[in-house]
Amino acid sequence: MLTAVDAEREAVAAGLAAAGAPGGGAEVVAAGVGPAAAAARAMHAMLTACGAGRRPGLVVSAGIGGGFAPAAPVGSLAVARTIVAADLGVRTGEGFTPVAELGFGRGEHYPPAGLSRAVADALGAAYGPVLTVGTVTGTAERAAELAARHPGAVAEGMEGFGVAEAAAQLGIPVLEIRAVSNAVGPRDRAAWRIGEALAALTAAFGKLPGILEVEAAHDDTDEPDEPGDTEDTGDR
Ligand SMILES: O=C(O)c1cccc(C(=O)CC[C@H]2O[C@@H](n3cnc4c(=O)[nH]cnc43)[C@H](O)[C@@H]2O)c1
Repeated sequence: MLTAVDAEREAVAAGLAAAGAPGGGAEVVAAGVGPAAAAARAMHAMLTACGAGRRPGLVVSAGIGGGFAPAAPVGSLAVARTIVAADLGVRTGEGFTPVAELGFGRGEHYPPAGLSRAVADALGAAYGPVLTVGTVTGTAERAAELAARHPGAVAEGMEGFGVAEAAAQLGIPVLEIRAVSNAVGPRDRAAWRIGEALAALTAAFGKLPGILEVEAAHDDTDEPDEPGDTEDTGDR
């Protein structure tokens, strides 16, 4: 499990402990803010675990995030159907072109569809694209642009794509879970609800081990994954 900061790491660890899984196989690491730190630290953690003979079966990027209205209000949870690098590309007077359309690499990762949907359902979370940005959205215009470019987007964070990129290099599936601390839109620090979001994160990770156990038991009957699951490293 990869978070950005210690407060998130502690919230996730508290949930796992409440579930009777105090890191029981699940390492929880605070990797730093932003996709580059997240990718570097995620790769380090995964390689270290592999070297110790504990190859992770799943990597989870988790933390607080901005929620798109009305899908993901403050205090709610969002689970990624896709993990999208929303500002990786080129911007001209004509608008934004994503990196994949430019022919350079990929701008999207696909968590296992059956698993991510089941986790969202079990957590009562909004389910849709979760955007990774290098710059937090702070205007209504930018929020509207992102929502238009990514229909159904439920949340925005700064690390998911970095974690997913590292996991894809090793062929390890990835999930992203965000607890909403603020709305994606005009900057309003007074409206932040970080404590509420951290509590939601703890509650989510209190349920996650049980959900993963049930899903593992049903693995054989899982629906086929959508094209482009993280294990499939082809460009989309
Ligand atoms: O100063 C601000 O107005 C501001 C607004 C939202 C977030 C920040 C951060 O610097 C937090 C970065 C940290 O938290 C995650 N996060 C939380 N909310 C959002 C968001 O709306 N958009 C993107 N990231 C968010 C993020 O994953 C980082 O780990 C400052």
